[in-house]
Amino acid sequence: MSNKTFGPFELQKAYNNEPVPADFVERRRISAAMQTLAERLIRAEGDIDTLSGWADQLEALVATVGEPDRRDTRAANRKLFTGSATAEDIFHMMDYDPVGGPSNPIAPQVEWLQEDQNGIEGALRLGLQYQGPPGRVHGGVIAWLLDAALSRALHAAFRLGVTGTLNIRYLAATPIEDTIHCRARITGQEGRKIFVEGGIWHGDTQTVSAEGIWLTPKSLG
Ligand SMILES: CCCCCCCC(=O)SCCNC(=O)CCNC(=O)[C@H](O)C(C)(C)COP(=O)(O)OP(=O)(O)OC[C@H]1O[C@@H](n2cnc3c(N)ncnc32)[C@H](O)[C@@H]1OP(=O)(O)O
Repeated sequence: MSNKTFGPFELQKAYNNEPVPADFVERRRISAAMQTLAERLIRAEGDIDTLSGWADQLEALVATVGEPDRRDTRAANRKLFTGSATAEDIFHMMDYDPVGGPSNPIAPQVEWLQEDQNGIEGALRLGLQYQGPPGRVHGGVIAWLLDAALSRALHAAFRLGVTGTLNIRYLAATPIEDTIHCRARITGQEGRKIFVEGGIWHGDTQTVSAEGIWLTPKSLG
């Protein structure tokens, strides 16, 4: 691990370019295994002995893990704003993102295809555990994804803000178990209010549109 330190505008660059710390290689393995399990076990057919055997094994692992200490990332966040965050701090902030974070077992995994001042684009595939109506992604999961995607457009353009308002229009079915794309871009700014729009596409069909207002906190605005 290098001794380099980073500030808020170097966060993405450090995250993309610094070597993945050894512990995060393992954290990502744990997360990937949990995600695969969630996807394979949901609605899995099995006789009572098979189901009971799986439950026993998983409960044994829960008991083995116990309640480990967990790092408080607020300190890392403060270091970032003084330019003294290490690469390890940045992995602790980024790798657990609830959308796309490779060390977060509930995070849908996203391949980010574009992340710059003009906007972001990500490709992903949501499994059966994210289903609402048969064959379709749950509407709340879509809101979750779009909140993250529109936020990412802010970060890619070096702005900071929290979601104030997010309006979503569901235009057509968004399929599970197929590749979909999310896109977002900043459309304007008035003082601390940043206007963002985006959506979800399946092939050439836009299935969801979203627009919202992000607020830069008073302390940063
Ligand atoms: C840092 C990286 C984090 C990653 C972010 C990921 C995205 C997220 O999930 S964020 C989590 C969800 N969002 C939240 O928790 C936000 C909760 N809400 C709040 O903290 C506050 O209500 C907050 C910050 C949005 C606004 O509070 P505050 O800064 O005091 O606003 P205030 O001074 O009253 O108003 C400023 C302007 O914004 C407008 N405004 C205030 N709240 C909202 C809102 N919710 N939506 C739209 N506009 C708003 C006001 O009308 C005012 O406009 P104008 O200047 O034209 O009169």
